[in-house]
Order: sequence, then structure tokens, then C-alpha cells
Amino acid sequence: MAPTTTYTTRTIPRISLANFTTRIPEITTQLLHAAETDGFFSLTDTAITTPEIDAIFATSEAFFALPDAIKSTVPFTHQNVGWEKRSQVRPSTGVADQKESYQLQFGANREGKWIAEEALPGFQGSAQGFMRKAQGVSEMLMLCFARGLGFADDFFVKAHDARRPECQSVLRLLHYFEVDEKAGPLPESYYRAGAHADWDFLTLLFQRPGQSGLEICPGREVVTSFGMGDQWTKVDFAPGDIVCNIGDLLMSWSDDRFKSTFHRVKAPTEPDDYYGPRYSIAFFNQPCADCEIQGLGKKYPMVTGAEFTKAAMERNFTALRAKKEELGQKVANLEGSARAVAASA
Ligand SMILES: O=C(O)CCC(=O)C(=O)O
Ligand SMILES: [Fe+2]
Repeated sequence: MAPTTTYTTRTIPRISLANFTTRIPEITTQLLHAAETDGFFSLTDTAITTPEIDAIFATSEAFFALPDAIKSTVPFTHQNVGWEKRSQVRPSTGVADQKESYQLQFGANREGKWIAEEALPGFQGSAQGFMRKAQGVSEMLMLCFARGLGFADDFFVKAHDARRPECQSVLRLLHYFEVDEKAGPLPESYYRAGAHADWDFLTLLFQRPGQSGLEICPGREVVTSFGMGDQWTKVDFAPGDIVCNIGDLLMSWSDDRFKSTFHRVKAPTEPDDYYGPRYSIAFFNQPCADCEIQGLGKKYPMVTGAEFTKAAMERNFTALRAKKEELGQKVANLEGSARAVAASA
């Protein structure tokens, strides 16, 4: 049985991007409010249509349906590209998430990491087309957050420039395994994705209607600590909406004004839960390796994008080591699993 969770209802703001260019001040106010409170919001009326979302999910399902021997021709590497299966261990659980994922990038890191055209015709073209669309929506939000924080309008867009080889943003296709409802209770440690915060700037999360499981736990005060609240909320969204969350990078860049909130994908344990195979897609806006990160209040020292990511990984690794020790598990060889991550600890 999973440990008892205390739930509370929170309203996750729903923000329309319709007529964006004429509504920037209004949208900025709504985004700032969402970022300062629970750090999660959903977007509607975006430039990504429901048929386009359906199409990328069909592409993702086709990829995951390939035999492991084919998927392992594009294995995960520490540049955060490639395919992994049951290898991401979260510090919150100390055991691997029950999922597989395939990470793709725009920049130089992606070389050699596309599944062969013969194995899955059209995959690369369709994934890259979707990545450009996700980048476009992200750039609208970046403009608003830059304005809201007092930076030049293009400040964050330049720091996440998808045309540069230094770009580290990631599209992550996710597949959580089906759970047999009749097989009896799952081990307490079973999570589809253990509780974590993302360490990118902003995550766009594409969800499938009916495939529930995503939950959030607001209450984090400072980006340098893993401290969180203890009341969870199930995330609800309308079909076609994009669920978004602030990552540690934007929390840091805002001198902790905006909140990077803990979230997880719970294992199905109750009759109303979704037991079938669960698919989701995350677009992580990661900083270019050479961009310089510091809030206008200078709460934290200036670091480059590469240094920020390295520090986040090290914090993750230290927390994971502590968790493994607490569980009495071997701590050797942790580094590999700790780093089998995209932008989330
Ligand atoms: O699958 C989901 O809904 C959430 C995924 C997530 O939080 C992550 O990969 O960082
Ligand atoms: Fe996440």
C-alpha cells in the first residue's frame, strides 16, 4: 500500500493565450500570479492544436511499441538525450520510476540520438516539428516572465535560443507501465514518477485525458532546499490544454519569488485511478550552456547555464545518496542512475 496522502483541492489557474500580442499585460499578470502561488497553471487557446497533440502522442506510442532491442540503439546519455527504461531514481523514493522515456534535443547533444528512419519512418520530422511548436509557446511565456521581472523582453528567449548548438532544451516522451489492478497492492515505493521538482526554467506538460495521476504539492520556499508542504492536489485539465510548471531555474532567476513546485505521478491504488498504460510528454526549457543566470535582486551568485545544471545534478545526487543510506541500500554506482534524468530531480 502506498503511504497515506493528505489531499486538498486547489484551483490551478487556466490562462488563455488567445490574441497574445494584444493581451500581453493581462496574460503577464495572470502568469505572475500563478508563478507566485502554486507554480502550476494550464494554458488554453495556444498555437498547438488538439490534432497536433494527438499526432505527437501517436508518434510517441509508436516509438514505445518498438522492441527494446531497437529502442536501445538510441540509449540514454548524460547529455540528457536518448531512451531509458526503469532507470531514473528519485531522491524522494530511492527506487526507479516505473516508466520508460525518450529524450530529444535541438542542439549539438542530439547528434546520433534519433531513432533510424527505417525503424520508425517520419519520427524525426514529426518530433522536430512538435518541438518547434512547443518552443514557440514557451517563448511567449518567456516574454511575459521577462517583463514581469523587469528584464528586457527577449532576455529569457535569448537564454533558451533553440537555434544555437548550446541549446539544451529537451522534449521527453514518457510511457508509464500498465498496472494490473487484480494483482494486489503495489509495494509502498512504487511510483510512476516519484515526487520531484523540475530544474529547468519552465516545463510544458502534455497530458492525455483520462490518464490521471499527476499531483502537486506546493509549499517550497527556497530553491536551494528540497523542503515542501504535505498536502497534495490532483491536477485537473481540459483536453487540449497544456499543463505548465515553473522550474528551479526560474525560481532562482526570480530570487525565489516564483515557485518550482514538487509534483509526482502516483501509482494507481484506488478504484477511480487510471491503471492502464499512461503516456505524457514534457518539454523542458533548459538554459543554453553559456548563458548567465542571476536574479535582479542578486540573491544567488551569478552562474552559467552549464554550472546551474551541474549544481542541480549534484544536489540531486547528494539527496539520493542520503535516501539510499536511509533505506540501507548500497550507495555504489549511484551516479549513473542519479543522472538518468532530464530536468527533474
Ligand atoms: O508524466 C507526467 O505527467 C509528469 C512528468 C514529469 O513531471 C517529469 O518528467 O518531470
Ligand atoms: Fe516533472
